[in-house]
Amino acid sequence: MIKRELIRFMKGAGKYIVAGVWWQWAALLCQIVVVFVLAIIIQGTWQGNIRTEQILWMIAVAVAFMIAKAVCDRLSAGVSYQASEEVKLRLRGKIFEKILALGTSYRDKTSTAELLQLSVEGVEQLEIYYGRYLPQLFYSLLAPLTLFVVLSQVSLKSAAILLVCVPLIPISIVLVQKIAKKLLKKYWGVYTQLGDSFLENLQGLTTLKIYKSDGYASDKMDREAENFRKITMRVLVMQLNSISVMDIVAYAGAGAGIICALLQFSAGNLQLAEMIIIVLLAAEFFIPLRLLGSFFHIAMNGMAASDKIFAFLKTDTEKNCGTQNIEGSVDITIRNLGFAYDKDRKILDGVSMDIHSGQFVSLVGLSGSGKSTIAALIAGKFSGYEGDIKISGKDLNDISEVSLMDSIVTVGYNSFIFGGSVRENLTMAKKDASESEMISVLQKVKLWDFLQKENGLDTKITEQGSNLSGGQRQRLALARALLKDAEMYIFDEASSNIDVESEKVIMDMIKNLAKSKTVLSISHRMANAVDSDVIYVIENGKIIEKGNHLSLLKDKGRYAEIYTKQEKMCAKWENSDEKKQY
Ligand SMILES: Nc1ncnc2c1ncn2[C@@H]1O[C@H](COP(=O)(O)OP(=O)(O)OP(=O)(O)O)[C@@H](O)[C@H]1O
Repeated sequence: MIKRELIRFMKGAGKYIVAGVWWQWAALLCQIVVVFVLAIIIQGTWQGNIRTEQILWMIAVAVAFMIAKAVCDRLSAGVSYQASEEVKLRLRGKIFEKILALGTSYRDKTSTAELLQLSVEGVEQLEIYYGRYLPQLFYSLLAPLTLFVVLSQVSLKSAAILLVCVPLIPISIVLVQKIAKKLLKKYWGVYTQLGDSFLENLQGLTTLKIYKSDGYASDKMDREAENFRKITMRVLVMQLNSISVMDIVAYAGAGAGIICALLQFSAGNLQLAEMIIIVLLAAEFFIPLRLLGSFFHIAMNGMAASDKIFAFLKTDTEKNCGTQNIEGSVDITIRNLGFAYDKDRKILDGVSMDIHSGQFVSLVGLSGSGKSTIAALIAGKFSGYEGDIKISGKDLNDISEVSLMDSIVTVGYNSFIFGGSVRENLTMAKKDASESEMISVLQKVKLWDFLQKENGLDTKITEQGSNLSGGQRQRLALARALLKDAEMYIFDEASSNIDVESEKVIMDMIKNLAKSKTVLSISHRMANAVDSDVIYVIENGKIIEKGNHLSLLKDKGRYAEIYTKQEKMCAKWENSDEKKQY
């Protein structure tokens, strides 16, 4: 009924939970006083031995305690809210810290949709666990004992019957918990799966429409939504059944205590006031546990979500947590680098490379040969590699993530452009960038002429830069990277899949940048590497050739073979009728 992991997480919220229980208990004491006062008034009126002013005085006392009870209830609700707020804040903070610690690799551990669902709704569900369920659990232990102590002074027999029936409710809760745990685990699995599909289909809606697969995706989502509806109904049925069982136990228990009191009253062993006290307080024995049962079901949902949250928080950060900084220009030395995403498939094997500042270094190879993996390892995205990666003489693992991000910028083939303005997209690379600095980088990537005709730096950019062409998007991403003024740039297919003009602008920019910075240009097009000082050719995770364009052509190896093939294909295209029409 209590999850140790969640209790350990409580820390600062503990004081609020204790306060919540205390105020609930104080409210119960007020209620007991009210019931006693009312019972005395009824008995006095029945027997005619109480004066009107005494009745009025007692009613005033009862009202005062009723107000006090309402205040206590209000305070209890207030501190419960504070308890849950504290924990929600802590939990969301931890999730956020974990995402930051995982950095860009967080998507390898969990999907964006699942993370969103857990940190928003999953954490929200825990509000009931901390704010309601936990205080109610402790109060449910305290309330029947308090009532037993009070009612045993009135009728030991009735109080004992009531107390004996009370444990039946927690027993039913524990029995239900076994079924509920399995069911809720499944529920969260189905729920997050639905979230994943929804987000993926939404993001890929255009592609789905182009391939006329939106109907298929919609049917698949319908099936998943139907599964979710079914599992939700099963959860609700389970909760309703369990609440019905608890109601039966609560009413039967209270009824047994009341019948016992009535029998004692009719036998003359109890006075009218004593019988009324038992009748009015019998239900109070069960109400706290009955309420606990209701909270329990919602809390169970939170507990199931917490399993996923804690599993995420426990994932290996697998990243360097070094503290050293990269100072000055960046020189990369890679020796015998080996890496595998999955144990049984080696992606990189014995890779050695040198990338020096002021040199234009290219890494070329066919698709899937391991180029992007090398780039990701240099940028500190993954750890768990074999061999050495040294940055300006320092081991990559000893360098802090902040310093790494400051010094190395990766520009991929579809860099993310944010909705907003050109200015907003640029200032995220350099907060205090002046207008002239921004215009200068936009001129370098030949985007300024176009933007000037629009609204300059305030040109509106729609979500993911969808109102720009592929080439313009890539050039804006390049301008943003240039503004960052990092020491090393990795261009991973940065000029792929875009118009010839943009490709030329980007390649010229890269070559120019290589004169003053450390540049690694990754491409599967050998033509992009022709002007490089050093070209590394990778195949199946191994560097098979190294040299410059001319030396590699002379060697007549793999580079020469692929280069010649690609050139022939280009020439064929240049002379083709389609090109002429185009
Ligand atoms: N996150 C990942 N998890 C598992 N395997 C991966 C992951 N990323 C890449 N791989 C695998 O690693 C191999 C090398 O991929 P990588 O992206 O490094 O190749 P590449 O040379 O950059 O290819 P391309 O030119 O097509 O981008 C591929 O076989 C790929 O399937």
